[in-house]
Amino acid sequence: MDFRLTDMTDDEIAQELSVVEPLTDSVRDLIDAVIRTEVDDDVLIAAREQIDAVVTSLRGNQKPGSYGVPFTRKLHGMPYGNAAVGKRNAIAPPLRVEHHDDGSATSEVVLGAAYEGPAGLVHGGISAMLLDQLLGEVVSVSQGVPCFTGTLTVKYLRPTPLGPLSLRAETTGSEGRKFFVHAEISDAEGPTVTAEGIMISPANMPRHEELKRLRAELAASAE
Ligand SMILES: CCCCCCCC/C=C\CCCCCCCC(=O)SCCNC(=O)CCNC(=O)[C@H](O)C(C)(C)COP(=O)(O)OP(=O)(O)OC[C@H]1O[C@@H](n2cnc3c(N)ncnc32)[C@H](O)[C@@H]1OP(=O)(O)O
Repeated sequence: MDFRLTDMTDDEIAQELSVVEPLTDSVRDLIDAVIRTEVDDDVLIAAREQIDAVVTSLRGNQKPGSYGVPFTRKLHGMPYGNAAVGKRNAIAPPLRVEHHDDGSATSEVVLGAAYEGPAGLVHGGISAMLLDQLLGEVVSVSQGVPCFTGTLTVKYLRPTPLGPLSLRAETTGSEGRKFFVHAEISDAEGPTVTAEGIMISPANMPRHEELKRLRAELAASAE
């Protein structure tokens, strides 16, 4: 993982997000509008010209490559381009993960037309991506070490409807650098998809104790 540090303060991060998150929401709204619009062709053509003009203006100053995952001096990660939770990524479903004291993680999400697979139902790849993200986060945050997905097994119990859904994940066991994690997606009637993950803290990553030392060093150097 790239431990590129940013010197941004909490206030600066909050200020940036107060501008960027509504922009991402507007682009998400644009994606939904393009999918479902039934306006005439001339309106579509005019819309495309307006969108192209916006793209040209944003290209005025661009970061090279992908966004990456900068870390603050408190080792708070900023994965703003992430495909599942990136705060600058309008393709990412509006997923916000909550971590709980018992080590579990949950999320409430509403999936609209942009996440469709079979008619009116969530695309299976989207379900797998959401569960993968939750599995990765629940283990990385509760264990305090970054973990990658080694093996992801997804079981589709019944079709998942578009609309409001709940997600939950928890670590069920560990063996050395391997963590076993369970997660599920539920609609109002109960679970629709379950996933089992073997998440691995890679050999070349800092271990928990090293991370604690790194955090303390960074906190001291920030004072
Ligand atoms: C700054 C600190 C912050 C801390 C807190 C952070 C909070 C942050 C919040 C959030 C974080 C993240 C959220 C992400 C969520 C999304 C997750 C993804 O999409 S991840 C991308 C997709 N996955 C890959 O691209 C992996 C590609 N594969 C690899 O990189 C390696 O193959 C890896 C890491 C999986 C294993 O590499 P090795 O070199 O460490 O493994 P070896 O030493 O060979 O094996 C260790 C043990 O693991 C087993 N193992 C190895 N590969 C396995 C596999 N693929 N499946 C199952 N077991 C495997 C082995 O059999 C071995 O087990 P035995 O110790 O012998 O019992």
